[in-house]
Amino acid sequence: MDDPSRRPLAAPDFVTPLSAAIPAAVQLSGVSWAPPRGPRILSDLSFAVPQGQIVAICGANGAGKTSLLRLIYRHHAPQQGTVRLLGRDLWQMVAAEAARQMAAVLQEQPTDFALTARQIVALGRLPHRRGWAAGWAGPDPGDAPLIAAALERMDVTPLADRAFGSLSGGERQRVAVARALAQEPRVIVLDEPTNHLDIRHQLELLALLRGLGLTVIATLHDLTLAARFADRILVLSEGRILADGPPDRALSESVLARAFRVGARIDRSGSAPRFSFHL
Ligand SMILES: Nc1ncnc2c1ncn2[C@@H]1O[C@H](COP(=O)(O)OP(=O)(O)OP(=O)(O)O)[C@@H](O)[C@H]1O
Repeated sequence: MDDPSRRPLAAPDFVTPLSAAIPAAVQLSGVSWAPPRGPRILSDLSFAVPQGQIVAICGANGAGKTSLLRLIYRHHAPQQGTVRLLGRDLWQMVAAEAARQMAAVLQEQPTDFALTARQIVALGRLPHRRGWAAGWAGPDPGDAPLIAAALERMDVTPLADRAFGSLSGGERQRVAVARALAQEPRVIVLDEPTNHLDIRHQLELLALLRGLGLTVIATLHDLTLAARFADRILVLSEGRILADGPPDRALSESVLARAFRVGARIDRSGSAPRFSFHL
């Protein structure tokens, strides 16, 4: 039954109408998900992300942000509904095909700590290689310029020959983004990409992501960064969409109060909103 308290506070009516000729980068229709034998975590999510849009997913701990990303990058299959990538059902695509279109930068980073940063970035080329599932024979020499460019773009060229496991958390994060860039995706999803980064690298990463011309979907805890960086913000609460809209609408005091169960004040007198919270 329709529960008015569950309706999104900000309707996504600002979204550019999707043309039938240009499929959404990512489209969820009636998607629900629960872990095996567990309670439902995500309920009846429907939204479409037009190509080139920058979307931040915000919400309290446990709201379902990472679970939603896992559905988008084909880690979890929905129990109900469909997830489409560039117009095609994600689960009708083979994994390599999906990986040629979409890269993910996750909180759990590559565990092969013995590989060098350059080798980690080279893994981004794997979906583009023939017979990738059969095993990886090593980087293709033809990919070297692309890998070098990705390292350079993330400011990690001096670290290229260091073991990944010897890098700091922020350096590893930048290498993980370089790997995603080397993948040459059309859609990039990132789980808390600014974790571990200092302020300069946070701002640089978000500016870089904006400048790629790709569709970007990222979870972000920092609401100020989300408001500055995203075209659109989805606020999740208990596995449902509480608000969906441009930052100044989706991040309203009433939405934040409901999503985070705190009192919220927003000062919009400056160039960027300033958020303050109280219990
Ligand atoms: N595989 C799983 N098995 C059981 N419970 C799970 C599983 N995956 C997620 N959950 C639960 O689903 C809920 C949402 O988790 P999720 O990681 O998506 O939240 P989140 O919004 O990303 O939280 P955070 O801000 O803390 O990272 C949590 O209560 C989590 O414990």
